[in-house]
Order: sequence, then structure tokens, then C-alpha cells
Amino acid sequence: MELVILDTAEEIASRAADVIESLLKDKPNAVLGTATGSSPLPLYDELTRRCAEGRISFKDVTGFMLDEYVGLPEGHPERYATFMERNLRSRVDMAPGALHGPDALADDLEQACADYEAQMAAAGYCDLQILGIGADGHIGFNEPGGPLDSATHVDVLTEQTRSDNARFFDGDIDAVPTHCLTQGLGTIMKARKLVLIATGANKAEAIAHLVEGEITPDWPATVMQNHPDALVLVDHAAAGLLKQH
Ligand SMILES: N[C@@H]1[C@@H](O)[C@H](O)[C@@H](COP(=O)(O)O)O[C@@H]1O
Repeated sequence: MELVILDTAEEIASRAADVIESLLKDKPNAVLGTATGSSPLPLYDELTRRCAEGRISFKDVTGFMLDEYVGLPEGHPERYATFMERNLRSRVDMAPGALHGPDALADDLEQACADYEAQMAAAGYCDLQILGIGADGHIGFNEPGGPLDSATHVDVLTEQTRSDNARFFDGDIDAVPTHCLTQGLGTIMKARKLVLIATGANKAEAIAHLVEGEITPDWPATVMQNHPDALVLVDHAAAGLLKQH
């Protein structure tokens, strides 16, 4: 795992965009895994800029979202499908319908998870997966305690995650869904490259575990230590609890 500590969110975005730009140069029809949350937003701005400048193109890219809330209707502004459409897909030249997510509106959620895993398998899984990290160490929505080799599944959000994400729901924790569908840790680990972005002091404990802790289901992101090509981009605040900082 490579750790890079940078000064600003913009520098992190630029470094992550460089990695994606070089992937798309080598493989214009790459499979890109996308993340939600606030951490990747500067990256999506940077990718949008580079696309407008003609430096990169998403014309032949297929995207797979990490996760989705259960219980939010189509078009809800905080539905992750809506988020990704608003913050990336509609701003670049990615084809409508080329960015996929697990179907959290399905009657049979277990089946929807199996279908999503099969769809990703058929696409050969991701060439590059963008990741954020929860304060409790989740990646995607893989909350602490689950198996480290899971496939796409239904998960239950922790109080910590629901309270962190309440800021997107007018501060109302009761409006935050209790369940989600998420790529499993095993699914995420099948991506050929992982790029995780974390900024701010509330990520410092999770980053300390990720980089220097033991691999444990209690801190799900630690499974990334087993990945042959994982890049972790953090600012000084998120690096604040690292011994080597
Ligand atoms: N499901 C998403 C995660 O994929 C994301 O990494 C996390 C961190 O969000 P933020 O970047 O806003 O701190 O938020 C949500 O829980």
C-alpha cells in the first residue's frame, strides 16, 4: 500500500486524477469504480475539467458504483445514483446508462445484490476503484464486523455512519436510511487498482488503522493491506494519528 500525504484536497484530487488519466490513456474502455460522499467531489471536479479540456474521455468507460441506500425513491437528491449522475456522469462524456449501481429499489434485494455482482464479474470487475472511508473504517458501505471476503450484499448502517451522513439530510438522522446495498470487501478487492481519498481529522483514527493497524473486520478498510496496488491519498489532518507522520 502506498501512502501519500498532501497539503490540500485539490492536490489530492489532482494526484488521483493523474492516476485515472493515465489509466484512460492506456485503456480508453476501462471499468471505473466510483464512490460517493464528499471526499471524491474535488476529484470529480478535476475529472470534469480535464474532460472539458479534451485531456481525458469517458466515452467508452463503464462505471460501477460502490453502494446505494435502501428506501430512497428514484430522483431523491441523496440517492447515490442521483449523486453520481449529478457530480460526474452528466458532467463528462460518459454515455447515459454506462454508470451502473446496485438496484436498491428491487423487491428482492438479495437477488439485486447477486445480479450486481454477476454484472461486475461479466465486465471483469474494476480496473480502478475510487474509495472514500467512513470514520468507522468502512469502505463502500461495508460496516465493521462483516467478513473480509464478502460479495455485494445488504448491510446495516451503524449509528456513527448515519449520524455522519445526517448532514446530507438536513441534519436529521431519522431521515438517513438504515440499510444499504454495497459491493462487498471481496468485490472491492477484485479491482486491479484502489485509490482511497481521505481528508479531515474525523478520518484520522480510520486512517491510522488502515495504514498501521492489524487487518481486522473491526476496521474493514484494513483489508486493503492485502491489495497489491492500493494508493492512499490523505491530507495532514487525516494523517494526524499516524506514528510515521
Ligand atoms: N457510502 C459512502 C462511502 O463510500 C464513503 O466513503 C463515506 C465517506 O463519506 P465522506 O467522504 O463524505 O466523508 O460515506 C458514505 O458512507
